[in-house]
Amino acid sequence: MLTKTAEHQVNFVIDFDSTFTQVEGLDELAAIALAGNKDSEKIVGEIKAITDKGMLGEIGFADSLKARVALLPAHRDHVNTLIEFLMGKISDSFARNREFISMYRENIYIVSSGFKDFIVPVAVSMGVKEENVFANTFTYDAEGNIIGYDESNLLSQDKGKVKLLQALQLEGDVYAIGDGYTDYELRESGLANKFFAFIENVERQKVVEKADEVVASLDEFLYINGLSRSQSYPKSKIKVLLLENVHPKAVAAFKNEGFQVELLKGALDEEELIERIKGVSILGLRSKTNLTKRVLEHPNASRLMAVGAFCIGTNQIDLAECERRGIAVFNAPYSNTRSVVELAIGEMIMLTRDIFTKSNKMHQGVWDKSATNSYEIRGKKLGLVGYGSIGTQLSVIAEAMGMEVYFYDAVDKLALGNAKKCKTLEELLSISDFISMHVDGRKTNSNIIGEKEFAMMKDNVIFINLSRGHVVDIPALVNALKSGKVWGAAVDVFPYEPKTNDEEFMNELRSLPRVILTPHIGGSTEEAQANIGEFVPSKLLQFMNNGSTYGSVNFPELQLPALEDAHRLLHVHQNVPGILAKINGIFAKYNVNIKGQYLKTTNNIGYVITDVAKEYADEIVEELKGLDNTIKFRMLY
Ligand SMILES: NC(=O)c1ccc[n+]([C@@H]2O[C@H](COP(=O)([O-])OP(=O)(O)OC[C@H]3O[C@@H](n4cnc5c(N)ncnc54)[C@H](O)[C@@H]3O)[C@@H](O)[C@H]2O)c1
Ligand SMILES: O=C(O)CC[C@@H](O)C(=O)O
Repeated sequence: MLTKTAEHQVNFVIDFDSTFTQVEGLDELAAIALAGNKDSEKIVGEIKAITDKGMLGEIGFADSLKARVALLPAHRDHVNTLIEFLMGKISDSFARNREFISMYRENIYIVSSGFKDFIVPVAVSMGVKEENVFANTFTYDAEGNIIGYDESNLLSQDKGKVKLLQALQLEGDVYAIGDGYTDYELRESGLANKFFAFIENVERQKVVEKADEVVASLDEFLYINGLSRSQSYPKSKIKVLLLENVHPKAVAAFKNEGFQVELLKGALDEEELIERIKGVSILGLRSKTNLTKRVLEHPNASRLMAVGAFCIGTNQIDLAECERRGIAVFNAPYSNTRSVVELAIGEMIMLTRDIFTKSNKMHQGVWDKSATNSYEIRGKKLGLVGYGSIGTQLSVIAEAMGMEVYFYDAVDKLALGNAKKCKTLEELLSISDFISMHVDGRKTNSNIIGEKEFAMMKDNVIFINLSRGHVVDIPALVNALKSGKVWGAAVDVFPYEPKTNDEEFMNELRSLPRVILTPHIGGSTEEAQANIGEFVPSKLLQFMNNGSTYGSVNFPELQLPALEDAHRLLHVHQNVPGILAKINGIFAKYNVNIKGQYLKTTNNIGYVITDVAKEYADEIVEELKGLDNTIKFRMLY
């Protein structure tokens, strides 16, 4: 989209303060001029309050301007400092759309009730024509102090923007873009055909209510109007829903990218998720929200493109259904491994020294100094069920602490250090003093430890489950604890876990002695959560911005190069023969210059990425979308 697409002439009347730039120029000038003045805060506050009242239409503009300039002890030098400051405060979406400004420069007007003295240099630096900047001008005394302004300028008067536009008599349509009430007045007066409330920097309810459209960025404005822009799809229209109180770093990462972000503290059940997923492109969750087929097939989920599991486990997500729908899922595989391992070690020691019993007694005033039932972990046999990331790390650390490590894994795995492989689960259960569960959460792992398995264990075994709740039959564990088969247990995960911290934890294990219960916090350390909060968004942003799927748990994995001077077309399809040929047939038919092409498939889907030269027929997009077996198509530039 590099050419002008508006068939008739459109004039863009753009506000300056808090629209073209992120700040209010006059407020900033006051802050600069009053720096070091003991009354600075008070006077700047007064000026800002008057600005806001004017923006909301609560006082006439002429009065507001007079009052503000009277409070302003500024000099020409301060104006120069302000210009430098404003150069760094150009609104992000304006800064990245210089191309639009240069393409439409004849029809772009900055109309502002601020001052040309600082607006002209900033606007001109971005390609705006100087003669298309309309604003007030300061008057100075011989020493360069600001002593007032040109009161004959229409823009210093009430309804100044309306008067100015009447005088300009622009030919063609007029679209007004701004954050203030005076911008809306152009529409109210009939001089502008449309008013776009610009909320990238500030959102004023009274102004938003009056708008024909509310735009969170210039990209959104350009997208709505089918105009050339820097982003294929405005980031401000991309909604991110983050659940289960993921780390603030994740929220910041998506916000910095310009996405709309909603963060919820708790998990959502199926119905709630169906409700909240409407319009959402990126969903972030942890272990307690189930992303089921029912949610995914609901029309509300039609915009979903990517899911981030802000944890290791992904059993709560229907990965196959996501794949079928072209939704890429990412997780954070090793981010909390160490945290779980440390907890397991700590719990083994606490249980084998019976520390909780002793500590509880001490709190009741009982001094029970004795070595009875208190043992070292050194020399004891640790049996690991599941020898993956956590199992292996625990193996190494436990061995370093003098334990004899045994493991059983469904897959044949090589031992680390001196750990010994067991051929069967039965063998492992029958020789271990400590049994620690570290299998993944696949459905078939339900109740893999039940009455039968507890019966195989040594008497007085210590049992730990930090993996997934459904892996252990809880009534069987309760019986084993009551019968003395299991001497102590530590359980972090449960078949049903409360959705939020406000819900009561209900479980038969409550109140049993020598049972450490923790609220699924094996991976909840500040370090792990911060790592996850950075890692998962980085994967999701790579996918959204570049198409890369490296590290995805359900998608063909591709690490793509940065996009250079090309448009990237991303096509996800069912993995049936001949699709690549058909895609390339379309490129050949329209004589498209291909700059790079990448393909990867899984058994079920194919992912073809084609970088093409920027000039191509619009028809290819529709044809690619319309190809049989297409699941998803999108473009990046
Ligand atoms: N409590 C927490 O906060 C917390 C934190 C992180 C991970 N976890 C959970 O811990 C578990 C282990 O995590 P990981 O990163 O080591 O996973 P992983 O996938 O690296 O390892 C799991 C291992 O279990 C094996 N396995 C699967 N089913 C088995 C079975 N029936 N019998 C024997 N072996 C079996 C697999 O082959 C694999 O080697 C997962 O369930 C994960 O969700 C919990
Ligand atoms: O933080 C969570 O909700 C889950 C932690 C853990 O079970 C994981 O799978 O990483």
